[in-house]
Parts: sequence; structure tokens; C-alpha cells
Amino acid sequence: MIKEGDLIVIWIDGRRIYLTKVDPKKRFSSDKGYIDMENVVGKDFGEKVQLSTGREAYILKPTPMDIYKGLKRPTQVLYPKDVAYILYLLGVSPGATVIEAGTGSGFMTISMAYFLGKESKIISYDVRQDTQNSARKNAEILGLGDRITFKIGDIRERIDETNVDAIFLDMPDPWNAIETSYASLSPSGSLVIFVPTVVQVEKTYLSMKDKFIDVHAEELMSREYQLKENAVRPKSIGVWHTGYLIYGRKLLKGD
Ligand SMILES: C[S@@+](CC[C@H](N)C(=O)[O-])C[C@H]1O[C@@H](n2cnc3c(N)ncnc32)[C@H](O)[C@@H]1O
Repeated sequence: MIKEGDLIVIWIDGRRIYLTKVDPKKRFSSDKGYIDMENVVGKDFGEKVQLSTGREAYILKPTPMDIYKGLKRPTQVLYPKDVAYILYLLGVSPGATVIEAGTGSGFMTISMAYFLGKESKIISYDVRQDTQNSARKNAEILGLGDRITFKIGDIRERIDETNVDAIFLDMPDPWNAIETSYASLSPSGSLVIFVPTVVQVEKTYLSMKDKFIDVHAEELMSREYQLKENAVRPKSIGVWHTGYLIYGRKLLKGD
């Protein structure tokens, strides 16, 4: 049963998916109508409610995908298809320590905190205080703030932590952060990097190839389908390119 303070999704249609906290004193408004939140308290997840216009909406329990659609994002954020595979490539499990840069809107940070659980330590660096503040707010809304340490700093110059399990970089010039990442990683730890252009892939590869093993780059493609009777087919409009993932594992010097 839904109670005050719960995080819920108000689902009106495929383009109107809102993530909000239940405050009985407040009103949720959209271009399709409003509902006083006191009318949501006591409902069950999956139940239908009626907006002021008579339009129906559904109350759902937030999933990472809803969180992705509903969060504020001052920077470009990673797409869920990439986030899911990055988690796999990082090779980490609950209890791990992971370093990330840059924080940006915190979508990757939040995803790691969500999937790696309470015992994990996520340390996220960014050079910008404003975007990191917004990421911190996002993490707090989701109740994940205590799993994350936000740090202001240039990861090309310094990573305070050593012997970490994995590092993820989403920044314009990751090839300048290979030295610091190498020093911070535990032997055989994974370094995963996201970049949007092939020039960045080559520069990153060249800076990694002597210190990391199993270095490779790949791109993930996802194609959504139109679901309509007698017309099920790939949608004609979609996101075709997000970026490339580069991966490698730390070798000990001299190996
Ligand atoms: C595209 S955003 C990251 C988005 C993030 N992965 C997400 O899913 O929300 C890139 C971020 O890298 C930060 N950045 C750029 N250079 C950096 C550096 N040398 N050290 C730390 N952060 C850096 C930028 O300030 C920016 O916030």
C-alpha cells in the first residue's frame, strides 16, 4: 500500500512518465490534468487513478528505467543499454569499491549504487560542483546517497583511493586519465571507458595497450519496435548512436 514519502511513478502514456515522492499536501500536475496526492495514499502499486480531466493514470513502483526517464539531467547521460553492459564489464559485485569520473548528472553513479547494494563504495569525481550537486540531489531522492562519495577533483591529476576493484570513465579526454587509473586499480581490475567518437577510441586504446590486457572496443545497438496490430516493425525514429565502450584489465608492470 502506498504511503506518505514513497517514491512512485505516475504513468500516463509512453511519453508521460513522472517520478515523484508522495506528499499528501501537494498536487501532481501535468498537461493531461492534476491529482491531489492525498488521493494516491492508500492505493496499491499497479492501480489506476483519475486525473482532473478524467484521463486515467497508473501508479507504478519505480524501476531503474523510470528513474532514468524521471531524473533531472544537466549533462548528457548514458543510455540504459550502455549502463547495463558497463556494469557487466566492470565485473563487480556487492561490496566492491568503484571509482567513476565524471559524475555528470549521476545516472551511472546512481545505477552502480542501486545494483551494487549497501556494502559497496562508489566514489565519483567531477571537476564541476554544479552538476555534482544535481547528481547528489538525484541520489538522495532515491535514498542511495549513503553509498556514494562525491568528490570535486580532476581525475587526470589525482585519484585518492588505491586498490580499487574497477574504474569507469565518461569524460572528454580519458587517455589523460590512464596513468592515474592504472595507479588506483587493483591488479587485474577493470577499466571501462565510454566515448562518443572513434578518434577518442583510438587515442584511448593507444594509451592503454601497454598496461592493460584484453583491451577491446565495442558499440551496442538497440532498436525499439512499434507495437501495433498488423504493424509490428522497428520504429522509424530512434537513437542510433550513443557511444563506444573501451575495456581493459590492469596488468602488473613487467608482465
Ligand atoms: C557526459 S558527463 C558524464 C555523465 C554521466 N556518466 C551520467 O550518466 O550522468 C561528463 C562529466 O565529466 C566531467 N569531467 C570532465 N573532465 C573531467 C576530469 N578531468 N575529471 C573529472 N571529471 C571530469 C564533466 O564536468 C561532466 O560533468
